[in-house]
Amino acid sequence: MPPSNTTSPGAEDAAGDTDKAPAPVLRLRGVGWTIGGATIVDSVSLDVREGEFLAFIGPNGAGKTSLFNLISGLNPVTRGTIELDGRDITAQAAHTRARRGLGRTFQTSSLWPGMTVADHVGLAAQAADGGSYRVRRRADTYPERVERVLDRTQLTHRADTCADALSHGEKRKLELAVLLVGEPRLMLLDEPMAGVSAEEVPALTGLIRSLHRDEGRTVLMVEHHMDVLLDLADRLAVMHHGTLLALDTPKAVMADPTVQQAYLGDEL
Ligand SMILES: Nc1ncnc2c1ncn2[C@@H]1O[C@H](COP(=O)(O)OP(=O)(O)OP(=O)(O)O)[C@@H](O)[C@H]1O
Repeated sequence: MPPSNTTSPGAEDAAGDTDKAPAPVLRLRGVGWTIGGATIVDSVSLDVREGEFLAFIGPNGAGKTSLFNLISGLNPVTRGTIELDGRDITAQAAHTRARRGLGRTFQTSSLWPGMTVADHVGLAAQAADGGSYRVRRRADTYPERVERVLDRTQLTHRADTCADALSHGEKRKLELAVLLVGEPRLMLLDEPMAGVSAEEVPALTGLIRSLHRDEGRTVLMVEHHMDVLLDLADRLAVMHHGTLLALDTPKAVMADPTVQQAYLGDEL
């Protein structure tokens, strides 16, 4: 089923109605992923504007993370095309997409338990510069960048703490810090609030809001916390059985009878 919204700027542009509209930062056309005979992502088309905050919702198994894997290049699409800044990146490797400004975090923690906060950021800086993740060069190689990113993510006081001693909220901040070192313009955040205590959610939400609104970064975010999404998102994309069921403002999506019907008995 196609998305219920056909009036977004992206849709107009795709239809050729707005010649003067700037190219979307990200454009998906008929993107699909089939594995082992199962279609996990089915013909997803959408445009994301520069500076937009687009949130993905849908029940467990709807295909949200799988779509992020296709956009970031972790898995190759089996159908369709992906454009970044008007350039076809469908066949590009994940690290090439990252160099072009597309960065992501993962649903499950990707930290090294025995490594300090500062060393995580230092190694990420090294990797972002095209180096490898060689552990012998650490935070002291990039002191200013490490300091700046730790300050930005409110982790300065935890610089010498190992990742396994951090709270869940601090771990999520560190994952954002690792991402920010590469200065991504388009950030894909996969459930950044997962496992975070209720007390830590506001600070993390504030940080993500600031990265978007104050620094103008484009954000795509999968999240189950609806109150967080209603606060942050410009538009909501609803995934259902691998398809894009709806794409519109949060208010319109929540009032959409198609969405309500699809989710009768399901948690959004
Ligand atoms: N490599 C794979 N091989 C086979 N099936 C897969 C693979 N990866 C994901 N799937 C299946 O694809 C479906 C969609 O999974 P996905 O993780 O994308 O959903 P999701 O919407 O992100 O769910 P959640 O909200 O629980 O994270 C699930 O049924 C999952 O089991």
